Amino acid sequence: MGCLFFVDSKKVRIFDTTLRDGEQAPGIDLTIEQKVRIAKQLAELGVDVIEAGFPAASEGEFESTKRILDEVGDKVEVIGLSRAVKQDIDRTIDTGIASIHVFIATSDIHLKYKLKMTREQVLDRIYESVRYAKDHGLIVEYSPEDATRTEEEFLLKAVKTAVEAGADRINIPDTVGVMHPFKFYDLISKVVKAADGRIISVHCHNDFGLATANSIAGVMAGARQVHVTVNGIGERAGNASLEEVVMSLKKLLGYEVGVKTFMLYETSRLVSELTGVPVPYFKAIVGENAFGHESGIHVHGVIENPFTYEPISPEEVGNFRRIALGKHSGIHGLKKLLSEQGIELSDDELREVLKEIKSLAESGHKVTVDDAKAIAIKVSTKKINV
Ligand SMILES: CC(=O)SCCNC(=O)CCNC(=O)[C@H](O)C(C)(C)COP(=O)(O)OP(=O)(O)OC[C@H]1O[C@@H](n2cnc3c(N)ncnc32)[C@H](O)[C@@H]1OP(=O)(O)O
Ligand SMILES: CC(C)C(=O)C(=O)O
Repeated sequence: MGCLFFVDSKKVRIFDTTLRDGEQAPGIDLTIEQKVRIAKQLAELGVDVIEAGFPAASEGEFESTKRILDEVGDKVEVIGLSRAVKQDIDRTIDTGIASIHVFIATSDIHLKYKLKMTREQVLDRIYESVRYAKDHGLIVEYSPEDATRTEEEFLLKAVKTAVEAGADRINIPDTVGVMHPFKFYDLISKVVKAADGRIISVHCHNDFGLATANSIAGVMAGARQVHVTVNGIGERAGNASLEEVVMSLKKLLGYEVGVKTFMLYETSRLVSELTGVPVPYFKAIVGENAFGHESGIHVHGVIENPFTYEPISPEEVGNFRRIALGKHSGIHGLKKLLSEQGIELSDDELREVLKEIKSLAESGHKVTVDDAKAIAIKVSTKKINV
């Protein structure tokens, strides 16, 4: 039984798969230059691993993997995905990469309808593929695809087979996102015990909106690497979101991550721009509304102390606070916004302006600071020069 030293450490490796699983999302086809640009940003951000792509999939994937290796391979571990087939592994080796992510499914549904293999054949293939990659000097991460729908005893047998073959890391994918945190915690706890001291990684999909929660549960159970994508992009409902996993681990659970969190917002926007996929308005951490406030009670609290209604400061993630005017506004917020425009009104005048703002908003108009200024000039008994 190898020592579980890494489980005691609080350092969690961030394995970014934006350029592989993220890019697999229908409609996302990045050019080589776009992939290189994102890889440079990820390296600067401070992720531990960049999954550059699937080199055997196409000439473009082969070339982009090589380019990314050339551009950032000295700063970050660059890895390529490969099926458990020799020609895929050889093609990945031909890129010059030092790390390979070998996967083959272990669930009965994938064996029966996709692979047309028996469990024994899959175990043999796991051993052969991992051993072949290790014999070529690679760092090997093995994934039992659809692990969370695999009969548990067989899954642990697959994990042990990969470890016996020399796998450096074992990644447990919740491939179709069927886990909840409590069940995933129990499963990862068993995998950690079975993996003889190898680093355990988790790869969670968001089909029930639980990818981030499941990822955190996996870390609490002993995993020390998490697969993530920027903005949570990926197959179907996407993957665990880098920004959510990083900030949850760091701020809620006190784990160490190497990511420069103040770059999260700019990284989110870069990936959104290059993939053409917008960031949801309400997206945690990097959404436009993640630090937005309109309600009078909230704005008043934020003016006095932002932590009354913000769990973290927007600057910590490179995002921005946005104070809006509307039907929910209060006098403290209005006073501050007008004061920032050089307009000081009496309390009675402020009340009058606020009343007109609420009425304007309730007519369906999106109220702006300019609207507030115009109303204030009309209401004020003093001459206002702005
Ligand atoms: C959970 C995941 O995200 S897995 C990663 C998915 N990513 C991708 O598929 C993106 C890139 N894929 C591709 O470009 C193509 O699928 C390729 C190049 C890998 C294979 O293309 P094709 O030869 O046309 O096969 P196709 O994609 O139609 O079918 C997949 C084949 O791989 C086999 N296969 C699938 N996964 C594995 C695996 N992990 N190990 C070994 N064989 C596998 C299937 O059984 C099927 O084999 P068959 O053609 O002998 O029936
Ligand atoms: C290749 C594996 C890790 C994967 O993407 C999945 O199972 O979701």
